[in-house]
Amino acid sequence: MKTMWHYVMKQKSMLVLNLVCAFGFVIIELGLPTLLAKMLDQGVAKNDFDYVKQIGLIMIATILVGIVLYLGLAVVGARLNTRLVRDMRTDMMDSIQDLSHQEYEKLGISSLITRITNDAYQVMLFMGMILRIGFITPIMFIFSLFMIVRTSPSLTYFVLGALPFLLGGIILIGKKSGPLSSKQQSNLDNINMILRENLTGLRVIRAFVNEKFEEKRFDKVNTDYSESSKKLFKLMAVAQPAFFFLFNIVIVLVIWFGIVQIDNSQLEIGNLIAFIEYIFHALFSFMLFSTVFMMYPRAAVSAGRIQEVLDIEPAIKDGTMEIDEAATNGVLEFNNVCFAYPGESESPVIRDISFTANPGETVAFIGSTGSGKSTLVQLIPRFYDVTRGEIKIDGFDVRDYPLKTLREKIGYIPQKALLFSGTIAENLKYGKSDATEAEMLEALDIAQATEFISQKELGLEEPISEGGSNFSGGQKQRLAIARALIRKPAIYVFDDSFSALDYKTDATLRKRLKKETTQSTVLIVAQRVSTIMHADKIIVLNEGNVVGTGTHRELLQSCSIYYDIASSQLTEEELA
Ligand SMILES: Nc1ncnc2c1ncn2[C@@H]1O[C@H](COP(=O)(O)OP(=O)(O)OP(=O)(O)O)[C@@H](O)[C@H]1O
Repeated sequence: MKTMWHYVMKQKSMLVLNLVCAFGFVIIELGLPTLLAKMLDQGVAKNDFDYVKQIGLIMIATILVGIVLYLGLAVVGARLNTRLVRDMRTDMMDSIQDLSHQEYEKLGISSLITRITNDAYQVMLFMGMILRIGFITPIMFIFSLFMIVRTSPSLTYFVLGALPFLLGGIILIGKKSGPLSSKQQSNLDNINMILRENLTGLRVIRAFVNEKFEEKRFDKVNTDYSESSKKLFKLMAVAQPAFFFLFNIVIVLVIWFGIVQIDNSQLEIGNLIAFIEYIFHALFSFMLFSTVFMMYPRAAVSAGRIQEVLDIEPAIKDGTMEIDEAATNGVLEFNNVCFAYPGESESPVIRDISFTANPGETVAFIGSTGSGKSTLVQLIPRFYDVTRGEIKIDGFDVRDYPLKTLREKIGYIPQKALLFSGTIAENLKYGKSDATEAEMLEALDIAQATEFISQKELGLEEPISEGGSNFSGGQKQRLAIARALIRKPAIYVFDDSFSALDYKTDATLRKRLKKETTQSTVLIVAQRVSTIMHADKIIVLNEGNVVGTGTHRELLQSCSIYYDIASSQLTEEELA
């Protein structure tokens, strides 16, 4: 409720307008039966047709005002509701942008997607109800009850007698629907997860002819979701017939005893008709309001899931030190760095690593798969923070840098080249928003991408599909390299970024890079010895430990692990 209230209070003027429309509508709705009773008892019964006409005109005017106010209520409510859900989604998106990888992994990407889409939608449905009927119904109920008591105190007991049953039912449904809603939303997370995996991994599924297996996996989560939904809908479905059953009993009793009172001249027929109308309004508003209550647990679960995202304190916090960017040039130091992934603290992935990389130098990392190479370079832009030790850039701990300043210094090219839907130019501008066409063409030239882009009909304006699926792996890697080159950072981090290139392109690209990066610090993670053999310093990793440091030549002599890797890839002459 705190979440919803926070967003509603941001739109105070709309809220007041909503309340005015609701209040006006109630007065009109309840005014009509009162006018009708007057028309029947004082006009029709006494054959005073002027009075009937007069009341009739007032009734028409009342209806017209009622329609305008009801329309106003619908328009204001819809505007207010869409605005508050828009704000909620924007805040969640802002919050998600600040999350560290640790939190992404904890919540799960699919769950985050469900929260920002379906959970926000559930809250929107609930708020829509509150704004449309949540305001009208309590006012309507209180006014109707007042009119009921005023019209016939003795018949009021039948209405009051029905209320405890209604109240009990609402509480029962509210209690049961909370856990069911929670289950339903987490089942929806699972559906999204399987769906996401299936859609992104379609080629693997087809290659392994695993469509049936995946269908079964999806069928299971889909059935779980429909089971939890079925239980919830059943619960809601029972509520309405039960209410109408109760409502009809009350009406029958009121008509029965009302006729007796008319017979005894204790009640007039117009008043009985108005009384029935008031009962309808009173009980119907009560029932509508109870629907709001019944929907509340579900919306509360969704709002709680949204609040959970908004409340997360990112583990990676912005540094506050003011750093003169002009005075920095990219000296990178690792001092006794240790790192363990959160939750797996017993087994560090990086163990006590120290090295220095200076501008103009290329430092390469090689080692078996899982030896910690990618983890190590991800510590530099602070995707994770070191568990022990420190990483310094130009003498300052990376944790002291404002994240923006730190990350702007680094051109990071991830292991899996990721492009965004848009055009080639838009993707390059991701590296530098004000990049000129000449800068883009130069970056593409260095990244050896000119040739394949010149073959594209639209050149820089060639569209890139979702995830870059209309480009080959090697083309994507070259575009990702160009995207980093364009910002001319102080430190380049190539995380196995040449793996999809053929040997010739790999060699030409590195030659061009060498010329381009004379003032920058270059870190290269690679599996291929040929990619890194000309590096100024090669660091060999094994199970998170440095087992060798030196040039290619030095390591062939001094590091057996490096020799084994090199001898499995190079010819005898190359090794000699
Ligand atoms: N997000 C993560 N959470 C927990 N453990 C992880 C995570 N990412 C990697 N690891 C573990 O950390 C270790 C090092 O992984 P890393 O990706 O750094 O290795 P790598 O040397 O780059 O491997 P490769 O050459 O295959 O890319 C592995 O044992 C891996 O299982």
